[in-house]
Amino acid sequence: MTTALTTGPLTTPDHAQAIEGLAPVLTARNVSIEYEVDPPVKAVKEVSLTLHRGEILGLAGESGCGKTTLAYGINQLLKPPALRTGGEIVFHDQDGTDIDVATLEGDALRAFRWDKISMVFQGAMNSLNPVIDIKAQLFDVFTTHRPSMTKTEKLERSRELLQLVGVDPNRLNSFAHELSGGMRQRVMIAMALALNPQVMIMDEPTTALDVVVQRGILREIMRLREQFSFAVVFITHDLPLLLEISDRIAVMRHGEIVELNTSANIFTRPQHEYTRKLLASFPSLTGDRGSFVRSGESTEGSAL
Ligand SMILES: Nc1ncnc2c1ncn2[C@@H]1O[C@H](COP(=O)(O)OP(=O)(O)OP(=O)(O)O)[C@@H](O)[C@H]1O
Repeated sequence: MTTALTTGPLTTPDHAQAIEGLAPVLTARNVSIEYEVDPPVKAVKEVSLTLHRGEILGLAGESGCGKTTLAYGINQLLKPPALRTGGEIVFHDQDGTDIDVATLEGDALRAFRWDKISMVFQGAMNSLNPVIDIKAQLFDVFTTHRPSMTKTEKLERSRELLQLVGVDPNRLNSFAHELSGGMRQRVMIAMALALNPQVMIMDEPTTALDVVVQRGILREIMRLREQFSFAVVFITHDLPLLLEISDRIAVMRHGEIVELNTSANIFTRPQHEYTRKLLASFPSLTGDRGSFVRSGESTEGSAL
């Protein structure tokens, strides 16, 4: 479902250009990923991109172009038959250390995930454990990653996290089935935020939700990004939505990034024929919203 948001973008061209001057938090160079099936599928081909601190980078492209595979590769989440066949992914930690993501395994990899980079999937809300309450699931994250935290600290932080994502902290004692889809997805975002990651990868995080709930959650994500300055890789086939929320957009096709530019430039000056076709496939990109993006200024307060 395409969910064009009818109000202005939350990021302006100015903001997007300022992003270019920021330090990188993640660099992918010539990354290739194959599914070793018969015949093999080259899902990601020589992809290079830089994610800057605090930026929202949209990953656009039609189904099957390799967006999810690339995201898994970035977070070292690939499982056979998927195999990274080339390239490197470097995480530039805020303490100045460069981490070669491909070399991480075991405890080091577990520590890296959630702590440095966290991920929210489309179906994440269905991956909450049905037999323990929300509190126990948040506590699990802290017990694993912050063993020195006291029970009181865990409780305080859990309540704070729910508040941050717009869920009543009294819901800590609820089980997944007692929450709506939107609330469950918010809880998953709270979990992804739990350890203050520097990067969040969001793969169609709101696609399964209705438009009103989706808008509410997107608003929270944008606000949290402003507050905590994490960078976001936001994956969706929903180009109108990406134009609205992203600083820059990478357009993927058949495993390659065919164009990477600011949202405003992607919209007003698409360079690649495929980008033009993709834009044309969304009728909602004409009219009010379209002119909004073109001018880069808000005609009304964002309702997001
Ligand atoms: N387990 C697998 N085995 C073989 N091929 C796979 C596997 N998973 C994905 N692929 C193939 O890899 C390519 C990229 O898939 P991927 O899921 O990364 O695309 P996507 O852009 O995220 O699509 P969608 O928007 O539908 O999730 C596709 O051709 C897909 O068929």
